[in-house]
Amino acid sequence: MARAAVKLTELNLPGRDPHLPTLYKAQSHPLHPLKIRYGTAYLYFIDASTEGRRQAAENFDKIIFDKSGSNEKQREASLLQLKPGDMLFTRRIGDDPAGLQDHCKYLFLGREFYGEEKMREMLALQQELLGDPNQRTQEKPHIDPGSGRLVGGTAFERTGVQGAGDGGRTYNIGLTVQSQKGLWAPSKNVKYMGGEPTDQQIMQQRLLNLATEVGSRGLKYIPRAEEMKAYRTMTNAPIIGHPSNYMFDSLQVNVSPATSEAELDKLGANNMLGRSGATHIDGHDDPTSYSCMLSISDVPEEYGLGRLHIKEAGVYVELNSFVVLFFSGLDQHAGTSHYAPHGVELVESAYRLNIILYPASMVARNDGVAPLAAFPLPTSETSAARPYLPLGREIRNYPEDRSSRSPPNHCTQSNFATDGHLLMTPQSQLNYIARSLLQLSTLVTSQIHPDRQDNMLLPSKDRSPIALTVYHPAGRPLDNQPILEADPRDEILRIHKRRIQRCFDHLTQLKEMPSMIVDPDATSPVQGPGGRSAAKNLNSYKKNQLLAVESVGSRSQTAKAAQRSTLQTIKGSDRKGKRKADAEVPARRTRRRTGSETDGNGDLVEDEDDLLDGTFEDEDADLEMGDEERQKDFHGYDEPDSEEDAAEDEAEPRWTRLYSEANLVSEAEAIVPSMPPFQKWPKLFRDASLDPWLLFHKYAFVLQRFAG
Ligand SMILES: O=C(O)CCC(=O)C(=O)O
Ligand SMILES: [Fe+2]
Repeated sequence: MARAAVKLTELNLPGRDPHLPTLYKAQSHPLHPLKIRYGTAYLYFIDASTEGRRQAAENFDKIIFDKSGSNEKQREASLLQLKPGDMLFTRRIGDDPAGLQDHCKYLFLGREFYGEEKMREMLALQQELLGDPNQRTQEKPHIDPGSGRLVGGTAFERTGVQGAGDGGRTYNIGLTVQSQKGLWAPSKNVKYMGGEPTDQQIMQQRLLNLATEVGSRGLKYIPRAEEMKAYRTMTNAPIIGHPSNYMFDSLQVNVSPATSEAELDKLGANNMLGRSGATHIDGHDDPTSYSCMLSISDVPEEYGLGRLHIKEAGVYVELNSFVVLFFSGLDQHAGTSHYAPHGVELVESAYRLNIILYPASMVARNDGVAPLAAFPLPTSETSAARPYLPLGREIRNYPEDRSSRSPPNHCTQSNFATDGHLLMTPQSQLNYIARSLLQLSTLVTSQIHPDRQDNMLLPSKDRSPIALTVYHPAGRPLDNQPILEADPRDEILRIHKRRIQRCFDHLTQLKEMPSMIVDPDATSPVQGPGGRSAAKNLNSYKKNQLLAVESVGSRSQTAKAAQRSTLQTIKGSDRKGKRKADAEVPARRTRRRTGSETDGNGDLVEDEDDLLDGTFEDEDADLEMGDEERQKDFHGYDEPDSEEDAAEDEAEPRWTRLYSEANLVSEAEAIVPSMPPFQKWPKLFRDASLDPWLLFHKYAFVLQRFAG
């Protein structure tokens, strides 16, 4: 029997901006879990057609987004206040009226959902981070000239934790994205310097563990959230914090003092939350996941509560302690400060404390570059752009050579091997590193001549080894593994493809459909190591694939000159020749950052057409000395030399065959013709002990058995 339609009653919201969607109350919505039935389910309709999206974008721009003023004022404007237990759904026009296809946009869980014990832990954490009320001041900590120690601000800030580059009081202690390098890595606050854990590290670890546990627990109320588990296992996305976490990669602590009602809200100011306090989207967020905001402020009861507003739906939440809100950072949102109402004293100890857990798209997809471990430095300038895996004596571990040449001694970049223990459980760190080593081994062995690989029965004949990690049941003997007929990743990719489509439909302000890491339905899915290359792109290269490897060293003048000269050797040595060479490769260049834009509301900082430059802390700005110089070089290298060149850059990228294959390491060579995938693997691991060639695989596989 077909399910009955969910009964919808239009909300009476007089004076509400007509460009906001009409909201309905949904009675007994099937996706609003029983446990939180005392909250309310709300719903609005979206039109997911192309014309509908266009219309939604037009409407969106007309919404007057005024988050200023008291909570009373928000109610007068008929914005909807979400309360604990509330869930807001969107429904595509034409979807099943029984509600099973509805999409959860927001979920607000209050203290009721976490029980006394978790509440106590959260409040203890709040006190630990904010510290003794008598030592708090409204300003950031400063160095006391007498003692030379940090005083004021909050306890967490006094540990010396480093803030975002914009001067605001936001602190990232998870993974961060460095977009110019296409790199994601443990944040600069996650750096092991040897010795005993510091106060900062102890506090961070506790915070990370508890916040990701609380956030992950809430996800079970969100329909289909669990799809991300299998997907992220398949992509080998690392897990930070609590072992139950399968969505959150980055954790930001937002610290801001209360203001007085007489003052305009200052949350977006540089000494407050900077970018995070202004109207924004979090452009690095994964569109198929949720952000989670945990609010654990400490302000006197008579204060007005700060809020988080979400523009598109015309909703907000008041940030009493304790708030757990799930939403997408790709919907425009903005916070406001707690405030002392007229006639109430503003005390220095009154603080807003928000912890935001973000799902990073690059991490969920395991895309871009992750620093796995410290590695040997190039020995000369000219080797800076080396397109190979350098095995110097540093990695051979000669007994006499465990000295300052050791890679960890010179690597300032936080990475998973050296610093991962500050972020991950032993199990998560082992999982991530063991699987990444398997992938690395696949990359190396897949470059061996295909005929020879046949003799060697290498698993690199197939795609990435991640399937093993998905499929291999823990504790089962290696020689008793199931023979797989199909690549188990295909099904996971198909589910994810549907998920992307659905999430895109419900994120009406997203400009482009998010892409897949690999399309499971693409014809002839020939794949290279890591499973990235589609057959159609064989032998064709984007120009930027020819450019320097994005390492610090590769941005030196020497590397630049070396690469220019290579290009010129290939295509003749004059300028014309160079331009001709350029014309035969796609000429898309890195778009320059446009910086913040301001709209009529005064504080809009939008980044939505530049998804790589969103709110995740961008660490490039404060890398070690000298990097800025190199950075300039790097950009200079890829910048137009003349107006003529600039005009070329506007053109659509063209895919073309590049030079002769002999000039380049052809991607085709790295791609092994497909063969029936998994049949030989169990035998392979049985044989491994007999064959020194396969020793590494065996070793890595044994690591796998300990991994989950
Ligand atoms: O603290 C807040 O008001 C929310 C901040 C936010 O959205 C962010 O940090 O990305
Ligand atoms: Fe945000």
